[in-house]
Parts: sequence; structure tokens; C-alpha cells
Amino acid sequence: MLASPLSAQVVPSSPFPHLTAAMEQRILAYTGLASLLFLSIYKVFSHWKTPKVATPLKGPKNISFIFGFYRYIQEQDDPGAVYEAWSKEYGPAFTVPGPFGTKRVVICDPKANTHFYSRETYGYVQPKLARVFIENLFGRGLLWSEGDSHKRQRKAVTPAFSNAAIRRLAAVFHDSAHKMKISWDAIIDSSKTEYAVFDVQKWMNHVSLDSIGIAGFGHDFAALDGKNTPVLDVFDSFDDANTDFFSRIIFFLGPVFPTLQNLPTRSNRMLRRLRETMGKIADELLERSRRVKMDGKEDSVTADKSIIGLLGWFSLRAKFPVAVDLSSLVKSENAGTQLHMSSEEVLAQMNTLLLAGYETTSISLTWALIELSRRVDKQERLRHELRSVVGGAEPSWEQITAGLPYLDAVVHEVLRLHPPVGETTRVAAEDDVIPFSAPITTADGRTTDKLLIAKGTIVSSPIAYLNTAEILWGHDSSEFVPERWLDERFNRAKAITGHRHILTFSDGPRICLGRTFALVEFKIFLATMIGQYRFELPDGPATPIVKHPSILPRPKVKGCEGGQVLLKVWRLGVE
Ligand code: HEM
Repeated sequence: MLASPLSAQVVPSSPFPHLTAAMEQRILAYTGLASLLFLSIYKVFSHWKTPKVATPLKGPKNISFIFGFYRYIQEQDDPGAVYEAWSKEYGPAFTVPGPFGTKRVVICDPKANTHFYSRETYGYVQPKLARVFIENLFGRGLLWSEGDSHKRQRKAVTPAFSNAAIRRLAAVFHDSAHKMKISWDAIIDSSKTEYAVFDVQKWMNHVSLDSIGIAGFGHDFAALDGKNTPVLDVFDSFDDANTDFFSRIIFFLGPVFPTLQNLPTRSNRMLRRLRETMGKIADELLERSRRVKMDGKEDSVTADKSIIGLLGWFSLRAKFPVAVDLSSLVKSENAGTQLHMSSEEVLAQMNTLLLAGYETTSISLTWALIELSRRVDKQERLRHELRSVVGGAEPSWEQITAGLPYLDAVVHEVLRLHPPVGETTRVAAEDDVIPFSAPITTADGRTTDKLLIAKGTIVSSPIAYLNTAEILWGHDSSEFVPERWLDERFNRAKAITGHRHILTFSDGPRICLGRTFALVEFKIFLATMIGQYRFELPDGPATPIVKHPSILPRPKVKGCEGGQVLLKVWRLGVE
């Protein structure tokens, strides 16, 4: 059949006449996909690209183009040991390959770390990936903000963390500890054996969540009563076991293609639920304040006692328009200066307090019970101190803060060995010179005590290493020895600034705002548990403990389901 003149005009003859239309379509589709892939790789590359390190440094050879050492370090049970080995091989500063051919500079020297932390939020800022993650999880609150905005937000929140404020909150921690004790006693009493087996990780989650809920914003999550809450679901949803491959890819590429974060993955759905829940809690606080105003009397659990309540953000008696509806501007009544917080920031601070306060404390408490079960002699020594100083009563504020030296030593030893945040990674916002106390040998063989950092360089402070470095903490640096806090061994680490010469609470302008809160809470729970119960690991002190990946890495008993830490618990009589 002859082709009509029209078809000859409309359909230009193919440059590859031997190809069928279907084959051409397929080639077109593949070319489209290949271009898209090329564009994606280009975008990912330009996103991750970091400038050359100004001072050339030695460091380990790359093991994966896509992940660099990122995944390797995440998977280690003891990342501090990896940095210990590298610092012995390459000195106090070296580069470590990261994703897509990037490099980060790791600084292992105390003086260099003090300088680095002192320049936080202005000179060194959150990398884009972390910032997007923090924004999704917490909102644009303290952890997300940088520079002047961080300074303003921090100034607005700080008054609620004074010693006097935390002292008032101690009653909340005693109440939660007591509530947990009632449940534990009932479980042990109904057990057929002398002891009961508890998943202490779960219980520490519940007791920490209820405490931060009430102490943070006067809201009882009632997790200790077995009530399910989206907050626990959200954290569970970040467990590796629950995270499908698709979600992980989306998380990884999220900062490069922000729209991916709107896809209905399990994690994204959970985050939305969390934000809705926190929004509802904020509404409840407001409603309660309204009722208090109408009735003219205080409600014992009103937010007024809690951190958020102290700040007066939801108080209708505040001088300046407060969050009457959550779209208005809020002013901190206590500060007296122009510390405006948008309603979005108030919600973000609530999320920050909840999540920063809950996950870290529950992980630390779980580790404390594991370490004391591994070293029954230390458990006994702590119990002896508690019984001789406190007897069967609740420890007083004075005892908690200054009267129980071995309890203090155990708490700090746990925080030293198991920092929930093992590393601080930042990007240099401008060129910088980092001073070192020990000489560095550069990749080209020169010796220097100053590291030149170009704007855009990624710099890491390896907290887990600095807390356990042999050079700072001695030959037994990786062992659980609370006694080091009571003798001269402790003097070695004084070159490190930060809370009690460990970096577990970070340092500089971003040093953990809730550290006094955390320490008092930690001590009250531990005093209750060790004073009243005896703990043992299921297969004795050598029971293997491995890492369980979650938002922050958690411990788990090897072979147990999810992040379970099963311990045998005996109830002790009062002497
Ligand atoms: C053992 C318990 C805790 C540990 C180990 C811990 C650790 C940390 C660390 C390492 C940071 C710095 C994060 C960064 O630079 O990205 C931080 C910040 C923060 N923490 Fe904690 N934390 C604990 C408990 C708490 C508690 C109980 C609260 C609140 C009630 C809290 C509130 C905060 C806040 C608000 C910040 C942000 C500070 C800022 O950016 O200025 N933390 N914490």
C-alpha cells in the first residue's frame, strides 16, 4: 500500500528504519530513565560534594563509593574502638571517606574539640541531611536552629531548666518510679519463681516517657499504665527491623529531593501522627489554662509546674499575647526581653523536649542496668551506699545532688561508656583554623599544630572515642569502673571541657539543656531500682549484648526479639 502524502508529512521517516515502533518506544523510555538517573546522580553528587580539605590529611582508604564508611561505623558495636585504632595509625586528625566520594575530617584532640564546640551554630552548622531530618522529626526548634535564631530560642527556654525548677520536678520522677515499682511488685508476686523476667528496655521507655510528659508539659502519656501512644509507635517505626528498603532510600535521598518526604512511607506516616498528637497536647494545655482562668483556681497538674508551664507560653495571665490560638506569636513571660517565639517554634520546642528527653534517658537507664548486671559487685556496692545513706525512704534532693558519691560515679561511668549520641558532625560555615595540643603529620609529611579548614568541609567530633580514649582515661578506659570518678584516675581527662570532662552532653552553645533534668531523673530511677531489686542477665554476666539500630542506637540481648533487654529481677526486703 502506498503511504498517503499526509502520513508522509506527519510521521517523519525514522533514522533507524529497521526498528519497529514498539522497539523505538522502548528505547525512548530507556533513554528517559537513563537521563533521569544521570540527573539524579548529578544532583546527589553536587549535593554531597565537599571542598578539598585545606590541610591534606591521611586516613583510611574508601570501602564503598555509595556509603563510604558511613554504614560500617553505624554497624559497629563499639565505634569508639574504630576511631581509637585510626587515631593510633594516623594521629589526632585524619579524613574518613563518606557517601558519594565525600570526606570528613575527624578531630581526636581535646584542644581541637574545645575550639570546634565553641564555634557551634555560627562557625560549624548542621549538615543539610541532618537538618532536614531534625526538621521532620522535631520541627524548627532549638535543635534545628543556628546562629542568632538558636541564641534567641535558647535564651527563651533556659529559665525552665534552672536548679530550682528541676528541684520542683523531682517529685514527678519519684511518682513515676513509685508507679513502676507497684507494677513490678505485682508481676514478681504473681510469678511462679522467686524472680520475674522483665524487658527493662521497654520499662525504661515507659518510665522516661511518662516522666518527660508530665515534667515537660503536664501531660500524662500513661505508658506505665499500658496505654499505647503514637510517640512509642514513632520510635518503633525507626527500628531497622521495621524500616523497609524503600523508606531508607527515601530517607537518604530526602534532602536532595524534598518532595520524597511527602510520600506515604511508614516513617513519614508516623511522623505525621506524632505532629498531630503534639498539636493536640498543645491544645489541651491551652484549654486547661482557659479552665483555670474561668474557675479561678490552680489545677495541680497544670502546665504551670512543668517546663513549658514555667515558660508561661500557654498561660492566659501572660502580659503579652500568648498562644491563645496557635497561630499567634508567643512571648516568654520570664525573660522580659523580646524573645518572641512563633507558635510553630513552641510546638517544635515541645517535640524537642519530648524526643530529646525520652530516647536518651531511657537508653542510658537501660545501659546502667546492663552494666550493673555484668558487675554484680558494683551493683552490691551501690545498693550498700543507698541503704546506708537513704535507708528504705525516697532520696532527698540534697542526697541526689551531693550525698551519694557512688551513685553519681555509676551514672557518669554509664554516660561515659555509652553516649547515646556517639558523634557530632557539622559543616564549616566559613574558613577556620583549628588549634591542636599535639602535632599532626599531614599527608605530605609536614608537621603542624594547626589545621586549616575550608568553608564547606565536614568536621566530626568522635564523642564515643573521646569518652574512652586510652590516652585520656588510662589502660582500663573501655571497662566499667565507676571508682575512676572517685580517685586520681579522673584527673587525666581534664583536658576535655564539657560536663564533667565527657562529651556525652556535647559542649559549647549546644550543650544539652536538659542535663541537670536528665541526671536527677537518672539518679532517682536508678536509686529506686537498685535499692529495691536485684538484677541479673539471663545467661550470667557474659550474656552477649549487641547494638540495636533505632533513631539512636540501643543495646539488646543477642538473640532476643526487637530491642529486648531481658533481665531477671528479684524483689529485695527492706533492711
Ligand atoms: C542521658 C540523657 C541525655 C543525653 C545523653 C543528652 C544528650 C544531648 C546532646 C548530645 C545534645 C546535643 C545535640 C546536638 O548537638 O545535635 C543535646 C541537646 C539537647 N538536649 Fe539533651 N540529652 C539528654 C537528656 C535530655 C533531657 C532529659 C532533655 C529535656 C528535658 C534534653 C533536652 C535537650 C535540648 C533542648 C537540647 C538542644 C540544645 C540546643 O540545641 O541548644 N536532653 N542533648
